Amino acid sequence: MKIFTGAQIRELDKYTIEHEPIKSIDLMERAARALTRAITDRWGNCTKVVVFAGPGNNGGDALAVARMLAERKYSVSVYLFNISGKLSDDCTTNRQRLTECKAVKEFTEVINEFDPPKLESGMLVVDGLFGSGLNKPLAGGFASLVKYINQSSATVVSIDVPSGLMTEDNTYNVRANIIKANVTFTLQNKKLSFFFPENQKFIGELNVLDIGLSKDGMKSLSTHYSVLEESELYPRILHRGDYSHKGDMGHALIIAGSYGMAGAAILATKACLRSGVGKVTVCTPRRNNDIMQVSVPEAVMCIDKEETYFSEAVDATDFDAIGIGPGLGQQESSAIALITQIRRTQAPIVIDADGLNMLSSHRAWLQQLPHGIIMTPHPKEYERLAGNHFSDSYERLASAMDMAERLHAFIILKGHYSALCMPDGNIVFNPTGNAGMATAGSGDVLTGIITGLLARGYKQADACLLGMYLHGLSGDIAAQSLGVESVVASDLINYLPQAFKHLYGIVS
Ligand SMILES: NC(=O)C1=CN([C@@H]2O[C@H](COP(=O)(O)OP(=O)(O)OC[C@H]3O[C@@H](n4cnc5c(N)ncnc54)[C@H](OP(=O)(O)O)[C@@H]3O)[C@@H](O)[C@H]2O)[C@@H](O)CC1
Ligand SMILES: Nc1ncnc2c1ncn2[C@@H]1O[C@H](COP(=O)(O)OP(=O)(O)O)[C@@H](O)[C@H]1O
Ligand SMILES: [K+]
Repeated sequence: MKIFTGAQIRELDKYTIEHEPIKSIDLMERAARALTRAITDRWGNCTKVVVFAGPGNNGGDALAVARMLAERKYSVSVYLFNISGKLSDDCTTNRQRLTECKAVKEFTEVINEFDPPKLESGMLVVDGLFGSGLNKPLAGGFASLVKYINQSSATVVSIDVPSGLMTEDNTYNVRANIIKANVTFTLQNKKLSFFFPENQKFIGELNVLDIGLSKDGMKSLSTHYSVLEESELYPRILHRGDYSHKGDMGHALIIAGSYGMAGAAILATKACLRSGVGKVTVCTPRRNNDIMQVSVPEAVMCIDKEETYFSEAVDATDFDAIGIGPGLGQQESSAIALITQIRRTQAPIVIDADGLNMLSSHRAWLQQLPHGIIMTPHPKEYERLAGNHFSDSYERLASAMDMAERLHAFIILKGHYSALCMPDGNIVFNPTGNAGMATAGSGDVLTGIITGLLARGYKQADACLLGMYLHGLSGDIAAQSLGVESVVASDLINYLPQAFKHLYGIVS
């Protein structure tokens, strides 16, 4: 599913109006009907409703919703903010329609002075001040109104976007001046800023309403941002032939686990083995040998000469993919071994955790990474890698997108919506996964899965997309069965077969 920018939403709006064809005001009426239905489905007509409408089309939507609610016997008070004396055409038409509607009892057009109504618990505030056309942070009277609404105990429903929130970049926004909605009914598509954790407190519960914007228009608009859809994975899936031999299914190398962190190596190796690969070799310090042999009997051991840490690059000629980093520690000799390993390896590589931390301490090495390298940082690891602190997720994502392009790398910025930044500048958000996965070792499992898929024969982009999706899906199945509080990283491996079965079952 594509994610459109504010400018593209306007383009799409225009395209729909020209090609459906439909009049702009009728498109607004359609949006308002969808919004009204969503509201009336949840709140009965004994709920007192206060509607705040802005001067643009978001305000136009709000006025139309107010009229429709009043016609359905809701008690509605409407405030239209026309401070600059300039309303959009469709907002003007809806003001006219509202004033002609006998069911509307209270309508105030605010031109300068504004005496705010009492907002109480049990009331419903419809926030239609600003939507996708907001072009600067809210200030002055609008900022005061937002604060007034936010401190009230009324329930707040935002139309399209919580007023004050930009659809993309909120780096320089004033967060105190953004509506904190209980529910946001967004029109047609999720906006980019909805994918960032720090914005969730503004959005509340998110619902997407289909308002019938042109499907052709959406198809023809190219975007950098999208949300992965399961169906996009189907054509990418490789099938295991009946006559497959383990030699055809790939040989993966996992380099992980300093002494005391053998668990990271175990998780990554087990996850790798469960991802369809023919054989897995694991390189780990001498003292981890016994625990590895007992925990993962299927793996072949390649023991480092050091007792407690990774010190020597492995001859990588026979491997189809390498995953390096989980629990590796950050000894200086491990860092030298890491870069030596990377220089010596022809096969695709996944770098995670301490592998990334060691690169962060030797940032000049980033330039030496081979094209197509996969890195899987969580936000803190990414900040170390970039050598920069970012004030919000948008800034961080923009930096990761830039780094992916510069280094020709695949960077998975992990989080609730992990974002795959591709070398071609595209960004794909993963929709699977849940808060149950916020538990130590979850990332090690992802490294194992992606390494396994690469060795199994998937190209980098496919391995990343499929890997993120399966990892999250396994987490979702685990959470369904165990509850989010009790999921641990091993569960992500235990439920991985069900995630594979789900996806491969649909395709075969
Ligand atoms: N395709 C769709 O999805 C459809 C979308 N529809 C709806 O349209 C909405 C988008 O409408 P929109 O483009 O008119 O923009 P909107 O958010 O109302 O704001 C623009 C107004 O705000 C003003 N303004 C901006 N920033 C400001 C600030 N900080 N402080 C003060 N003023 C500020 C700006 O003034 P300007 O600065 O340009 O002079 C202008 O007057 C969208 O969210 C959805 O609800 C549906 O009706 C149908 C289909
Ligand atoms: N709240 C969440 N919702 C969805 N996925 C999550 C959530 N928290 C963590 N995850 C996933 O779990 C993994 C955690 O990785 P990471 O932070 O590297 O953990 P660790 O270092 O403990 O292995 C990532 O793939 C991330 O996307
Ligand atoms: K709004």
